Amino acid sequence: MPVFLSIDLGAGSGRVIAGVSDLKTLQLEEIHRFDNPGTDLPGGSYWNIVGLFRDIVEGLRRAVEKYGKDIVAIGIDTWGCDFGLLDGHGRLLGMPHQYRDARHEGMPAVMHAKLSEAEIYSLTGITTNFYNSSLHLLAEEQVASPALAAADTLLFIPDLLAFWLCGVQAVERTIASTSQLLDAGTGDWAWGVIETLGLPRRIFGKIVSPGTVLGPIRKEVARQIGMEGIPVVASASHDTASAVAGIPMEGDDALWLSSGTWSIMGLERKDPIRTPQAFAARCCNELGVENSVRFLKNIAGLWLIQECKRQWTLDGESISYGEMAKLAEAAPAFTAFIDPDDPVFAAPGEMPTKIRAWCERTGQAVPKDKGTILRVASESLALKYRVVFENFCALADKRFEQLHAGGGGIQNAFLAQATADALGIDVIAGPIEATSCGNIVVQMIATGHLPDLAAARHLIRESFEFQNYAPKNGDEWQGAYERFKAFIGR
Ligand SMILES: C[C@H](O)[C@H](O)[C@@H](O)C(=O)CO
Repeated sequence: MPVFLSIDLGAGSGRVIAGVSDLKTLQLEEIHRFDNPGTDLPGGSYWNIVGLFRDIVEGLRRAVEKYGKDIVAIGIDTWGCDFGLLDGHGRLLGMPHQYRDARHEGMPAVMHAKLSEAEIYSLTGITTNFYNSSLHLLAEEQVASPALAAADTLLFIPDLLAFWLCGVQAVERTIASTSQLLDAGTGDWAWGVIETLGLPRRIFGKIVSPGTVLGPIRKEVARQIGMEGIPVVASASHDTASAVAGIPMEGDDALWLSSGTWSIMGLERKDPIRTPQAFAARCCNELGVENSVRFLKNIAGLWLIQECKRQWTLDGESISYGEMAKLAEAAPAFTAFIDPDDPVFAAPGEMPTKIRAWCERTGQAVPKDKGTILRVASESLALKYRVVFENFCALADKRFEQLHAGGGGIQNAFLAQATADALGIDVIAGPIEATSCGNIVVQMIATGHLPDLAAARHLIRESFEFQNYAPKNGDEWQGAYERFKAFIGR
């Protein structure tokens, strides 16, 4: 049976997953899982990009060992925004920084002195966020970075890894759309923005659509994995674009949630929305498969919970996600609220202390034990989803009746139920591996195994389990929502 290899990298861990399909159903098998720890060094926070590449090659080697000639193609997706700079010989000019690197600090003011945020939004469809590539490139420009001065080409992380696999340099559109330097209407670079910010025009290369076959793996890679000629496809290279492709929703303007380190809620649309109302709601227009627009809002997501776990582990009190969910469920409801998107929570470290301090500063009951901290974080996340949901209803001028949620975060049943309760609508959860599903079906379309995304979503619907969460305790959640709104932005 045909096998498609999905390389799915998150800002924490990565996997090589095999998708085996008889074209009626799709089965996934995890071939290799590895850590992707960022490292703080003097001068910045970096990704170990060479280590990641070695793990990818190891995953491909294992896949070849198991599936050999059945392997049809390889596709890569990663988190958004981060990039490498290359010289004219294709040599990487320094390790890629992490988007949480502090170099973005102070850059919004520098950027908006050249071009207001509203103008940038009208051109790109993206609000200014600490993680956008625009701010990180501007930071390099401000310090006259030798790497930027010497750079011939910018490649986003999945583009760079694909280049190392197959030797072809190309910038895939969905990942480029996270930069705040792409025009969400044309799908090409927003040249006016690039020039006004003083970024070097030459580094912004050819953009290709998701599903472009780049070329076969390099001979050197073929030698290491034991098979030659496997084509590398520029899949939906941004993990959120892959996740959205892999959530089998139906109809125009369907409401989706990609639940992982980030919780990203959005609508799948034909056109961008760049109105003052959309800007005021801080919604972004990223690009998706089949020329779709992902009209979305990033919400802090499971990052809060992951960081609590990391901190407790560092403190010698390690705890599993299952235990954390049980503690949250057993803790008292609605004792306090936080704004999950307060910038104080974006930087790594000391998350439980930061949550307690936030509650104290805003005059609320300070959560003392792990369960209450987790309950405050989870309920606040669900209530923040409600705020975003209300904005989407107003912008789309309709009441959505269900939310399609996919991604690893849906395994947190407590949060999934809280989401249904807070929004007052059904949550249809699945698949957990939405991102790899999306990555794989884009490869299947690119190689002629599926006709289009509608057929791909049908295949996904037939292949995976879906869990329905119906809303409960409406009055309690409505009261909590009213109180929560009073704390947002404090
Ligand atoms: C900054 C984040 O990486 C990005 O906006 C988000 O979409 C993502 O990639 C989640 O993995």
